[in-house]
Amino acid sequence: MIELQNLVKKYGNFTVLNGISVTIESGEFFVILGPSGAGKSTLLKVIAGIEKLDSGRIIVDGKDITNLPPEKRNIAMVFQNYALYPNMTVYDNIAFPLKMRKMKKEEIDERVKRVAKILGITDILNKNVTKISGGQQQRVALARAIVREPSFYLLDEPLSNLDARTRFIARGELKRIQKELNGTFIYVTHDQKEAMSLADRMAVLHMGKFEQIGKPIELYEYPKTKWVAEFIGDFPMNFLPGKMMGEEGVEIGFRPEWVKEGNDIKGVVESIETMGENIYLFCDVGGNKVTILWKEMLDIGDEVTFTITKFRRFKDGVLIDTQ
Ligand SMILES: Nc1ncnc2c1ncn2[C@@H]1O[C@H](COP(=O)(O)OP(=O)(O)OP(=O)(O)O)[C@@H](O)[C@H]1O
Repeated sequence: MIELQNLVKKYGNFTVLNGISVTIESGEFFVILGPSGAGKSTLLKVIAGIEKLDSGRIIVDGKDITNLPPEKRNIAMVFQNYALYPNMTVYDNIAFPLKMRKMKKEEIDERVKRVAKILGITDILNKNVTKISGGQQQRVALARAIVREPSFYLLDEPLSNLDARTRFIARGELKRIQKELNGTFIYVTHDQKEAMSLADRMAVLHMGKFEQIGKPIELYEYPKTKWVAEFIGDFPMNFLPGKMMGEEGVEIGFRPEWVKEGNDIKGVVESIETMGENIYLFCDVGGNKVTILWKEMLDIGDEVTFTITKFRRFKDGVLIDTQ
């Protein structure tokens, strides 16, 4: 269990982390999602001990590690730009951290082979790391982190160098590996899709704080703020003034798929996007822009009338409906 207690980190006058608190359970895949510059990497660095906190405490399994140097924290960190040792084989790259610890040769061999099997890289162990693909290199970097059997893992956008398709496969793999290791993963990304598909729970980092923490479905269905509602989802949540639906003083938020054919709301199609067999219409509704998932193809300029089947009410940018 990792407890982050009121973490504050400043660079000069600039407060990057402004009171971060959460308890992450052992074996949990915890994702931190936030836009570029939100402070995600900084948060991982203070957990790893590479950057010093201004205030707050980090407790791991009941032990205060706030002032421990990085090498005493037993944390594995996998960065976006992993650096493998270029003149070594895959095997030697993975074995390196164990050799540094003067571990016995047989034990090193046993561990390297076990980790290679989990990651599916057994057949490339004897290759030079410069002669393997980007995806394989990423796995070797992960293997090198895992082989030390740390108590938890910090991953900073480890899949960002992969192309979309490989990335999709790698996500599934990573989730499998995490379950197999029963590891505690703290994974950082700016990609909401990635967060939604990987996380057991996730936290949205905004303005130095966690704006919401919960299961992906909870954040999708009940975003605490308009900001979260717009950041999560393939399309931002739609908002219409409440008075359009007889609700004064609030805004009505709804997802593109929370609509059906009906006569309540009239829009004009301004553009269209298809994703697989899904058709999304971007409409103008009395000056408001909304996106709806529609069952048939229309033309730009067509009128569309629909009914909202599910909605959430927001006041001053904050959700007022409860689960
Ligand atoms: N060493 C530093 N000195 C001063 N400012 C810094 C330093 N490192 C980061 N920052 C600033 O702190 C903020 C957060 O940076 P950080 O790298 O943590 O963001 P991030 O959420 O990881 O972004 P990205 O997704 O783009 O990697 C940024 O505004 C950045 O410019």
